[in-house]
Amino acid sequence: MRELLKGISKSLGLDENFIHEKMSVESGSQLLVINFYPACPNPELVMGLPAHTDHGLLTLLTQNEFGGLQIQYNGQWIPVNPLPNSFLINTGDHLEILTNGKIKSVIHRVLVNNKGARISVATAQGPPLEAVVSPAPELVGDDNPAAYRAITYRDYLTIQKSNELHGKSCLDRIRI
Ligand SMILES: O=C(O)CCC(=O)C(=O)O
Ligand SMILES: [Fe+2]
Repeated sequence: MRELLKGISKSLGLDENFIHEKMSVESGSQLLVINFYPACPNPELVMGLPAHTDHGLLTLLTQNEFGGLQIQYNGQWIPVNPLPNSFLINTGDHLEILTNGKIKSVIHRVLVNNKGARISVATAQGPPLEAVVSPAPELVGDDNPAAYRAITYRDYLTIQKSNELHGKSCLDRIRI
């Protein structure tokens, strides 16, 4: 995780420890989610998991062989085919907030299939619950004003839990 955040920090022209330190990742929170999607005789009638973005900085996801995960790119749904023994890394809402939209939180959804049960295991890595996340001053300027309100990670999770997913991101609730 630290190495990934180092690479992302450097790609933004910042010190390699920038995100790790700013977000106190060392004492941050980690959420483990196990998803089980039974095989479905009529997959075209059912959505396994509706379109959403993940909270937090990065999500590490591993999946079995049945596929179904799709990522939205330029308005199109792109299938993410499972690679054995690999992790997929998704960017999350708090990376978008911190980078003032330079790195977007990826919109994704999951389709079901009629061949077998899909299982995925995801860990969302975020800052401590009491951390106030706002666009980093280093990434805000006159031509790029802050695009999100400051909010604690805990309050963001509360809003997200109270929100129906339906393709809308919780990010829309704090956009300026
Ligand atoms: O099952 C998947 O591949 C995705 C799960 C997911 O998006 C999530 O748990 O947030
Ligand atoms: Fe997700």
